[in-house]
Amino acid sequence: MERHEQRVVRVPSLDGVTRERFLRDVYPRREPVVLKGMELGPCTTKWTVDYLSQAAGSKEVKIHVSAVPQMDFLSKNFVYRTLPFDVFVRRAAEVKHKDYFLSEDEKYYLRSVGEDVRKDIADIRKQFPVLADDVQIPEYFEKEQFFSSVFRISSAGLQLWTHYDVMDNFLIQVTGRKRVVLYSPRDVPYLYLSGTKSEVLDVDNPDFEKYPLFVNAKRYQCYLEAGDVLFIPAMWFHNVISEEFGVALNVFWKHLPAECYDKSDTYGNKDPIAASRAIQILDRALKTLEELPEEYRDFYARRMVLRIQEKAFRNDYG
Ligand SMILES: O=C(O)CCC(=O)C(=O)O
Ligand SMILES: [Fe+2]
Repeated sequence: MERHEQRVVRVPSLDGVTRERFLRDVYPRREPVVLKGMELGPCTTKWTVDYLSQAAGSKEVKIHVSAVPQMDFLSKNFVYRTLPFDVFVRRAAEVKHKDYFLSEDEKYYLRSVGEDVRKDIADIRKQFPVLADDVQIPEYFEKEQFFSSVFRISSAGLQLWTHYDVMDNFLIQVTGRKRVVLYSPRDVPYLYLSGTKSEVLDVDNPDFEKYPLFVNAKRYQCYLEAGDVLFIPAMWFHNVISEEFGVALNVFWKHLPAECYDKSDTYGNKDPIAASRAIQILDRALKTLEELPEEYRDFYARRMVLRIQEKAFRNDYG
């Protein structure tokens, strides 16, 4: 079925957007936008495989290794391995490997983390200071809003599952081409979430038997070329295929006041404190409903849904 073709929305591109224009015309709309022609510093020309390997050296990095292009968090068809950074970059850039973990055409993905994954936040200035000097991060937010800067390096063909993050995000594509498919937070009922990830792994050829409501999800899409920056607002779902070997850096920043976020979150994907508390309370309410026989439970559950819709849904979403 080609049901998706009718519902693809191209993410708009804007060229040479200044900080002032971004904050006035783009940011308040809370929709993804591709920013072209941004001043990113020498990284866009300097970051070859040779240069990266030599500049970052043999610092150990933990990577995802997958025998197939589409990583599956449900069946866990990938493994975590550790490699020296320079070895990893060379492997990620090649298609067939002489040395490998799973298969000669395995794919690699790095999502950089802090020194202590549980306590420290990824910050390229701390983990890769030499490379950080090559990048000029567009500072379209206040310094205090900064949360993390995450290095993302991917083999050609690798696909990262659809997920949301809770911070606002600039995905800076330094080298290599990527396809990004996005879904609005309002389409969450159609995405079959497991935590922050969608169980619909194959967004191009979804299993409609298993995921019938997915047909309603409006697909936004863009291609990122080297030098493009994608603004991904908090809670917007994104699915990324690296069409070529590529190096990206993404910057997460806080949209809400700092105290709204979970202090133990090092990845930028734990729900805001009030949201997780509300979900906990809902779980307690559901437990309480179990005290009733089905006929009554169903009736009161429907009333609760109506109340949530009336009281908490925004009315400009349609
Ligand atoms: O480009 C990628 O590899 C994934 C990007 C992503 O998930 C993010 O920036 O939050
Ligand atoms: Fe993400």
